[in-house]
Amino acid sequence: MDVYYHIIANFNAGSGKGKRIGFEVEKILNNRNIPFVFHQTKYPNHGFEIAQKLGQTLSDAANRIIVIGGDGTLHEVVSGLHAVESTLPIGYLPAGTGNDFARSVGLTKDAKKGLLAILEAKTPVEIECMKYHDHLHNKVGIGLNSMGFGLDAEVNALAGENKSTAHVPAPFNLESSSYLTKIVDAFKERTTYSVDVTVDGVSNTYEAVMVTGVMNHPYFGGGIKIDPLSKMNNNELAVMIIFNLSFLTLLRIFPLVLTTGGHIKTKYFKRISGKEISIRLHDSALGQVDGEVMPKAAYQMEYTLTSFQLWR
Ligand SMILES: Nc1ncnc2c1ncn2[C@@H]1O[C@H](COP(=O)(O)OP(=O)(O)OP(=O)(O)O)[C@@H](O)[C@H]1O
Repeated sequence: MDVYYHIIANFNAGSGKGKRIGFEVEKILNNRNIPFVFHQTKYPNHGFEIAQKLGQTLSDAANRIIVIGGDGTLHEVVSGLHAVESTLPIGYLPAGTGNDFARSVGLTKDAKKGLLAILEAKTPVEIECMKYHDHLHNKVGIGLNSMGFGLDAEVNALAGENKSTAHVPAPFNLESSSYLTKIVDAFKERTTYSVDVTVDGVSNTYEAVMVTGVMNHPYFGGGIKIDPLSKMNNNELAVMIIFNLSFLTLLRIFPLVLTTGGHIKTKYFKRISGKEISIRLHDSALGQVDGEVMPKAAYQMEYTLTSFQLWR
């Protein structure tokens, strides 16, 4: 059976990495006489719209979608397919700045190897992710990496303002150290809030909270292992609460985040894992889902597990 490939590509991803990988893919497919069409994303959320259309028109294994881009583009494509209830599997070639999804699943950074694996894959692999219901905005959606409220979203907002200069040589083996400086900048302006959290029926209220994050795997911001106990495909999600701390404490704890993961044993972190999560913020905070910023609001959210199919 001849397979037709639909490539959804963000050429801007990873400061031009998307374009380089796009050209490499085009060359390999042409050399092998494999039929394909490129759908280049032109603006934010275009990946969602393209995926919705493809999800409505393509239905069988004779068509394969391949995404080229960062976590944001992958998030848009999986969300677009989910919005039209399409279960079409996708292949993914990471081309972003952070690539936290690819890191959590262990996808190769080598685009050629990744493409050949997708071309040869016989059966897609099931990948867990979160389904959220935003009661305030009456919206349902998908999160692949994490959703968070507070400082993490402020960091994403600062990083997004400055994408072209975001990539600088990385200490501690992080793919992007831009987040380290953005964390300090956002930290200086931090605000705190109270939040009700319910996990598998057990409720608690937490005060003086800087971050409430729902995690599907350990990583945030390009390899920062904020939740070392989370794993992809472990049949649960985790809530990570980070309480307000001083700058000196941040300096003391941050090395633990980058090394042993011992930060989660300190009194500034609270981790609760489970399958059904709800969160109610008492005050407004900025949000982020897979690194994309959500407007400031007093969110009321519910999360459950769902999944999508990945060619790899
Ligand atoms: N042509 C475009 N112009 C402007 N924005 C775009 C375009 N195509 C996609 N986008 C937006 O850019 C956002 C970020 O892109 P993407 O995630 O692919 O790359 P990245 O930010 O470099 O990587 P990462 O998210 O891994 O840090 C996407 O969520 C999408 O909304």
